[in-house]
Amino acid sequence: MATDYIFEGWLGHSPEAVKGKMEWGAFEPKKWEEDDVDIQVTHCGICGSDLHTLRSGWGETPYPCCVGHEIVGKAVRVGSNVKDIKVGDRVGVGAQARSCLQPDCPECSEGMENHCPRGNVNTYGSVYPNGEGKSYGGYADYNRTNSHFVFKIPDGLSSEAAAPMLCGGITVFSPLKHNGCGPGKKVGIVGVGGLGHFGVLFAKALGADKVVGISRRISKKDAVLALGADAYIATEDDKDWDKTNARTLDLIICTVSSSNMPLSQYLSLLKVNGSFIQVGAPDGGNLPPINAFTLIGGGIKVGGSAIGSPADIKIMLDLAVEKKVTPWVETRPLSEANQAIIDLEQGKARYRYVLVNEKHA
Ligand SMILES: NC(=O)c1ccc[n+]([C@@H]2O[C@H](COP(=O)([O-])OP(=O)(O)OC[C@H]3O[C@@H](n4cnc5c(N)ncnc54)[C@H](O)[C@@H]3O)[C@@H](O)[C@H]2O)c1
Ligand SMILES: [Zn+2]
Repeated sequence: MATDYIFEGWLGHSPEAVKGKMEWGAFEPKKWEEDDVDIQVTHCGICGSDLHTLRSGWGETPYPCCVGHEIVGKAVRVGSNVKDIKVGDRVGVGAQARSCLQPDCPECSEGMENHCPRGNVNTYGSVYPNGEGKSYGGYADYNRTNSHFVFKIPDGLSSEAAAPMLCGGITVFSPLKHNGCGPGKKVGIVGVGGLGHFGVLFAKALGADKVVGISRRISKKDAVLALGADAYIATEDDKDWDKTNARTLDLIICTVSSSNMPLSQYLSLLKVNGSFIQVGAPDGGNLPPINAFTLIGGGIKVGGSAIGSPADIKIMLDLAVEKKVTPWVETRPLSEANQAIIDLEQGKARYRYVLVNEKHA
C-alpha cells in the first residue's frame, strides 16, 4: 500500500486561531505502530470542543494544534495487528484516540475506555506517552489513530451523517442509554446546538415517551419540534417556565457550556429520583453553585458523562441505521474551515457543520 502521502491540515498556533486564524500546514503524526490505521479524511464535523481547544479555554493547548474529532474517510494503511479493518474501508474516529487497554485497568477491561485514567489520548491536542508524538485531528488530509478507536461506518449511513455522531452523537447517546432513557420516560435536552439536536434525535430513537427541547429563545421552537421533540421550553421567552414545568422530567441532559446558566431552575424540572447529566464543558470548568436543599428537597441526582465507549459507539451507529436517525447537517468545504468556526461561534449552525475535504470526497 502506498504510504507516500503527507499529513497536512488547518493548524491553530495561538488562541487567536478561534477567530478564524488557523493556517494550513504540515504536521508530524504519531509514530506508526502496527495497531494503527491511516485514514484519508473525507469528512469532519465541527464540535464545540474544537473552539474551546483552539482558544485554550480548557488550559493551555499544545500548539500547533489541528482540531476535529468527528472524522470519516477511507482507510489507506492498516497495521498488521489490525483484524477487522481493510484498506479501502469507510471508517471513522471520534474524540478518543487511545486508552491504556491493559487487562488490569478496571475501566478498559469493563468497556469504559472513555473513562480510562491512564494513557488516555484525545484525538487532538494530546501528547502520546512513550515519545510517539502529538495527536492531530481531522481538519486535515490524513489522520492516524489506533484501530481500537477506529470504527467501520455502516452502509446505511452517509459520511456526513456519521461523522458528527462520532463525538456529538455519542456524547448524548451514552448518558441517555446509561440513565434509563426509553419507553415510559420523559426526557429534557438543554441547549439545542450540535449535541442537543442529537439529544432530541437519540432520545426519540431510544423510545422515550416525551422529549422536551429546552433552549433560550422561542425562535428555535418550530425547528426543534420538526426534529422530533414533543415540546419546547424557551427559558428567556416563556414566563414562569420553571414553575409551569416543575417536576415533569425523569432525565435531563445538559449540553450548555455557560458558567451562568440557570442550573437551579433546570434542576427544578426533575421529578423525585430524576437525574441531571452535564455534558457541556465550560471554559475554566466551573458550573453555577448548587444549593444542597435543591438536591435534598427534590431527591435528585447530578452527574456528568464523557463521550462514550467504543462499544457504545458501535451500538449507536447500528441504532442510527435501524431507526433512520437523520442529523441536520450543513456541509462546508474544508478550505473554508476558518469561516465555519466563526459561524459556529456566532450560533449560525443548524445544527452541525461538517467539513468536506474537496480533494478526497
Ligand atoms: N462531555 C463530553 O464528552 C463532550 C463531548 C463533546 C462536546 N462537549 C461539550 O459540549 C458543549 C456543547 O457542544 P456543541 O458541539 O453542541 O456546541 P454548539 O455550539 O453546537 O451548541 C451549544 C448550544 O448551546 C446553546 N447555548 C449556549 N448558552 C446557552 C444557555 N445559557 N442556555 C441555553 N442554551 C445555550 C447555544 O446557543 C448552542 O445552540 C461544548 O462545551 C463542548 O465542548 C462535551
Ligand atoms: Zn466533540
